[in-house]
Amino acid sequence: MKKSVHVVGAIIENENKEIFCALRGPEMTLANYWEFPGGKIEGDETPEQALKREITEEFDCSIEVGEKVEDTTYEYEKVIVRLETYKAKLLQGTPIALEHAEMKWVTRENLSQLDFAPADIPAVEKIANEK
Ligand SMILES: Nc1nc2c([nH]c(=O)n2[C@H]2C[C@H](O)[C@@H](COP(=O)(O)OP(=O)(O)OP(=O)(O)O)O2)c(=O)[nH]1
Repeated sequence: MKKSVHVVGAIIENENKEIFCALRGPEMTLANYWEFPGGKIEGDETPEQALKREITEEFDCSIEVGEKVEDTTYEYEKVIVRLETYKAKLLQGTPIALEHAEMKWVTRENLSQLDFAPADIPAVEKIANEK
């Protein structure tokens, strides 16, 4: 049976209404895909707790978590990923990519030009069409 993972991703927006996007490195699974930063929920964490922990670990900054955007399950070749995405805002610090190959702030209209992980596509479309 395929492994199932429950993952949370942060759709962080800045004051210019740009969205924070992160590029997975060549050594990571789903290499070279763009994603909303986050990761797996551990133990009895809430999605919000997991998101805050992951963003601190991966980008050395803190966020506040807002409304849920999407809840999508995508079956990859080796794993089934349930991805919940939440809106977020930076609280403290400037993101530094400690684990990712690249990061950037992207306008809504340019979001769909990035090669996002397949599980992210419904959230990307929703956000791109928002305003
Ligand atoms: N963080 C994040 N992960 C995503 C997104 N879309 C998507 O399919 N994923 C997948 C990639 C990974 O298989 C899993 C997230 O795990 P993780 O961020 O803890 O990554 P990891 O590299 O430590 O995990 P892994 O090597 O064990 O797969 O979900 C997304 O937007 N954000």
